[in-house]
Amino acid sequence: MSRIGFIGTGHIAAPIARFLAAKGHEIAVTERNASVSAELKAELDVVVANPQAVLDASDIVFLCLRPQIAPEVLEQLNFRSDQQIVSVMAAVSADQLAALCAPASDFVQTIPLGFLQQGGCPLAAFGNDALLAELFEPENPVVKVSNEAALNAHFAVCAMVPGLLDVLATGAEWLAEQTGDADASEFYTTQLLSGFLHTMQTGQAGRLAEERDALATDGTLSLQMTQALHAGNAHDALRSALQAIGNRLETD
Ligand SMILES: NC(=O)C1=CN([C@@H]2O[C@H](COP(=O)(O)OP(=O)(O)OC[C@H]3O[C@@H](n4cnc5c(N)ncnc54)[C@H](OP(=O)(O)O)[C@@H]3O)[C@@H](O)[C@H]2O)C=CC1
Ligand SMILES: O=C(O)[C@@H]1CCC=N1
Repeated sequence: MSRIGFIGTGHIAAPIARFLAAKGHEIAVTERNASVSAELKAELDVVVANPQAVLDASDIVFLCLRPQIAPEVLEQLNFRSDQQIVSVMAAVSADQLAALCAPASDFVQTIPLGFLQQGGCPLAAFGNDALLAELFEPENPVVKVSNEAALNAHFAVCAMVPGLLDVLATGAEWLAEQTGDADASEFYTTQLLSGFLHTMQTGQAGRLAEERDALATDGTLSLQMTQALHAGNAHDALRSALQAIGNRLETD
């Protein structure tokens, strides 16, 4: 059991706190966002306190602030050299973290999504990946990355999730226009993709292309779809978006 604190108690901190509380860790969170911290207190009996008090009560500290306010909040706090720091913040570099959290020197940067609470979320990890594995495995597999550029590239791919949800929403809307049943259309579209991905083997290069090729054979509707998306430059748009996000993280 560890004493774990959260600086910034918003959208992503809440499911992480729930997961870790269920594992028996002692959790302290900062008050803002007041409604989220009050919910966590009512539900999990976490300690709610000001940022320095949370820090003082914690051995492991999750930094869950928006990147633009992180410097002004963190530079006012006194970290300890024995604290382990987990940052989930996009666009706050390892060098910035080291300067803002000194004398703490044990860091890991990662990219959770809220469904980690239920398990199955891969956690890209730059830094102390063993700490993340201790906290989140076996439910959530830790994917070690060896440098910050690689971590930033994982951030870009993580942003594909809302990008692809948007594409699926367009497909579901189109289906509803044909059928007149928006709920059934959304159910069909979502279940089709989630069911397919859920049963697909993961972890082997080329597997996605193999699954595509098994469906998109000569004369099929599937091949018509994959070719049309290439012809419409959908893949170029995706690559440009990934590159632009990567560039933004490099220069922020
Ligand atoms: N959302 C997601 O799915 C993911 C987010 N991230 C990263 O997590 C970080 C947080 O994102 P997210 O949770 O979505 O953002 P939120 O805005 O939901 O959370 C940020 C939290 O910080 C609080 N805060 C603001 N100012 C202070 C302060 N001075 N002292 C203490 N707390 C303060 C906010 O409170 P208030 O609302 O009162 O301002 C809020 O609770 C970002 O850096 C993002 O890159 C990473 C992976 C996924
Ligand atoms: O979109 C964002 O900025 C954050 C980082 C990864 C997921 N959400």
